[in-house]
Amino acid sequence: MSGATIIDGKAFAAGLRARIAEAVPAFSSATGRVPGLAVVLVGDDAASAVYVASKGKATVAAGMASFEHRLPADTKQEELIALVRQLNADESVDGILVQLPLPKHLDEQAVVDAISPEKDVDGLTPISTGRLALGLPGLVPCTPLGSLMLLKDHIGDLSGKDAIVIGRSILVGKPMAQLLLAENCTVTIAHSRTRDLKARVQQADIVVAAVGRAEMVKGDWLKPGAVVIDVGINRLDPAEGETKGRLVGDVDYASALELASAITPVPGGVGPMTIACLLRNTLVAAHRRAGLADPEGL
Ligand SMILES: Nc1nc(=O)c2c([nH]1)NC[C@@H]1CN(c3ccc(C(=O)N[C@@H](CCC(=O)O)C(=O)O)cc3)C=[N+]21
Repeated sequence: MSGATIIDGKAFAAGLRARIAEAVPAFSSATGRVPGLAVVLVGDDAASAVYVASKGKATVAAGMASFEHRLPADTKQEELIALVRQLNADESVDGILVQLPLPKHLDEQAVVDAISPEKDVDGLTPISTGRLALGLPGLVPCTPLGSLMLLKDHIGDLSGKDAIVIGRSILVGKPMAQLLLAENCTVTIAHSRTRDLKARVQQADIVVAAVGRAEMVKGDWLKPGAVVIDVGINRLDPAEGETKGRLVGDVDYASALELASAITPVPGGVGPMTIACLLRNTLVAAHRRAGLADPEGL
């Protein structure tokens, strides 16, 4: 018997996107233009192309301008940085996202560092990561921001909760830990060298799994009543008769339902929140660049 609540990220994200769309007209009447998001995709990875297309669709649906730049896989570092600089200088662009990972011959950090911090809607530049660590206002990476929104919506005050973040990536694990710390959680950051992960997960009221390994976190590791945020999006090898493999998270969902009090599903959990938060960050960046107060309630 499982009484776990399924946290509906898809529905929450739809609501957030509707609130963003409602806030766009006020920005437009104040500035005479719409917020703009530029997405840069290098190479022809099929999954990346799908994400970029859905980001573009969501951007336009929210009443914003979407600028897509697709570059060939053999694009040179200087060419990519030149494009980023051009987007930095473009007044109609408020947010710049360079889809990661980049092809191996490109220096990801150097490319990200070229993004103007005021347009850094992915929250990856040293200025953004530094401001988050310092507790100063800035732009926060979309996946952790969306995960935190779901946690606060479900739990309310997070103060004093024991949280474990499994994974220490720049895009998810580290900023997630910072956000939880800022909410007064006691935060453990676990990673591939962590000893006895199960015992540490068993202590946690909040578990954020962001390791990128299919169904790695088992349900019987959980403390009864734990709230689980599953950031993983792993496509299993296609089974007999299927063209696409099944999408699963980093948590063994079926067994987690037994002990968790709430859990985000994959798909339909954190993924849709990432895209909604990208629009949120673009709208916020647009307001700040225009010298306007941050939009309320986002
Ligand atoms: N600079 C950068 N920033 C990113 O934020 C970034 C990136 N690079 N590279 C790739 C990953 C991946 N990513 C996803 C966003 C939404 C879904 C999403 O909406 N997923 C749906 C289902 C997707 C499906 O069915 O394939 C869901 O979970 O319900 C997934 C993945 C953002 N990423």
